[in-house]
Amino acid sequence: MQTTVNELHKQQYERLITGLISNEFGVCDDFFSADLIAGLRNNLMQHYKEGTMYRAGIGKDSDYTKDKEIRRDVICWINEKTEDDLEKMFIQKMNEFSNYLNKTCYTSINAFEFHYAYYDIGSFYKRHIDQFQTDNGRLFSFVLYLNDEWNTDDGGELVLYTKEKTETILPIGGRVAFFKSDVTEHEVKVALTRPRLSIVGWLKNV
Ligand SMILES: O=C(O)CCC(=O)C(=O)O
Ligand SMILES: [Fe+2]
Repeated sequence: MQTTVNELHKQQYERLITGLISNEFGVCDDFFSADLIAGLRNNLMQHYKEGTMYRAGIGKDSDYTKDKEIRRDVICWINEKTEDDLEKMFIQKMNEFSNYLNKTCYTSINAFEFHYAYYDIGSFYKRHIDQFQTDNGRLFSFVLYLNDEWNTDDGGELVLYTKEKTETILPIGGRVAFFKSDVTEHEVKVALTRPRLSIVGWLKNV
């Protein structure tokens, strides 16, 4: 059932969509309340401390040694049917945003996947696109930053290489970056002073 979208959410979705259409990427600050961001950050740190985060590969049949030169983050997938109240709120809004996109932009999103990502000091993700060569299911990339008071000295910028320009985005807590998974090349610069925390995911057609 499609319920009505509240005005603030609508403005946030429109900001992301307008950015994507005019600049190849959208950015929206304060996408979630500071409390929810702090709670999700806490969840991520809990996973990290419990040792449930692991190194992700870069393709379907990945080579660990090679991958380490390309990305150094560790991840933990979020279960779509999570019992965690904070993750439920996150998933609910992602559902709403996906429906909004399908309705207003005639996209064909019918699935999504999200993981927590922890970039320790010295970690990075070299320039890449998110869609796999063998699987074109990933339509849109969505990154939500969970960092507390991040600034330029901390490094860890997301760099987007669009056709027009190179754009640098600081991973400030509550900020969302949104772009197409099949075309927009991007990279994560080295986290310099402290771990860089986020939720990364893809809106998909499967
Ligand atoms: O964390 C970011 O800013 C981007 C992460 C990314 O590019 C990825 O996980 O594919
Ligand atoms: Fe990426």
